[in-house]
Amino acid sequence: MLKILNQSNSVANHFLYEMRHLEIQKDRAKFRNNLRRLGAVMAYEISRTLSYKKETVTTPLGTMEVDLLAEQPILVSILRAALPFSDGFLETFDQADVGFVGAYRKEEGEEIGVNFEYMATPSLDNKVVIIVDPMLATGKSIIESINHLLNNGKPSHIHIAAAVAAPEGIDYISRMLKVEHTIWTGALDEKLNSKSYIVPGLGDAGDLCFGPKL
Ligand SMILES: O=P(O)(O)OC[C@H]1O[C@H](OP(=O)(O)OP(=O)(O)O)[C@H](O)[C@@H]1O
Ligand SMILES: O=c1cc[nH]c(=O)[nH]1
Ligand SMILES: [Mg+2]
Repeated sequence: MLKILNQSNSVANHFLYEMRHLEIQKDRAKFRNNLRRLGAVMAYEISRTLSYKKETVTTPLGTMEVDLLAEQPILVSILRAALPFSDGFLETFDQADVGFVGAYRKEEGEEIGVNFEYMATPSLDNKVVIIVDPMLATGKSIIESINHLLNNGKPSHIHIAAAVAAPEGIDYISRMLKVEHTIWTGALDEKLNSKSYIVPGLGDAGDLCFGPKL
């Protein structure tokens, strides 16, 4: 299933506008903050699909039943660009366990490949897992990460959360990923360019958050 936030009116459009804007995006603090805010509202949207249980709360004036999350999801951040985005998710799911994956794209001739170097997560068995990565371009970073993550347990459901996605990446994930999943994205853009960057996209999210790397 694919859920696209900017298909309905929401303040998330403002965050994405500023993140895409050639001049505004140069303000690194603002870029990270918009990514964080987008993460918080996307997490809220995802929270509306989760399971809840009845709890009784006692106020100074009485008692009532409320619906609380049956279980916190597990967040998994793909370094680097996911760090501010997953901070936003943590604001919403503030008791969640967080796992980390180190994966980065590298050119392999004409193609893009992914270097996978690091993984630290709790058991994912029977858990709702939200994989947080702002850019879903070819989809290879997500698929490579999930292939490793499945060694740490089989989730009951995987949510993939992106700020901006390309149709090519969505197609790749639906062809390659056989476990139950939902893809959430702030926006579904037009295409990839010859370097596998999303067009119009926003550029390199990791560099915009933290500066260029060697
Ligand atoms: O869908 P894909 O084609 O795999 O591209 C998406 C990946 O590219 C970016 O990471 P990058 O490799 O630039 O690393 P960084 O976060 O360290 O900048 C982004 O954060 C995703 O992880
Ligand atoms: O457009 C893209 C594609 C991959 N990674 C990014 O940061 N941006
Ligand atoms: Mg990058």
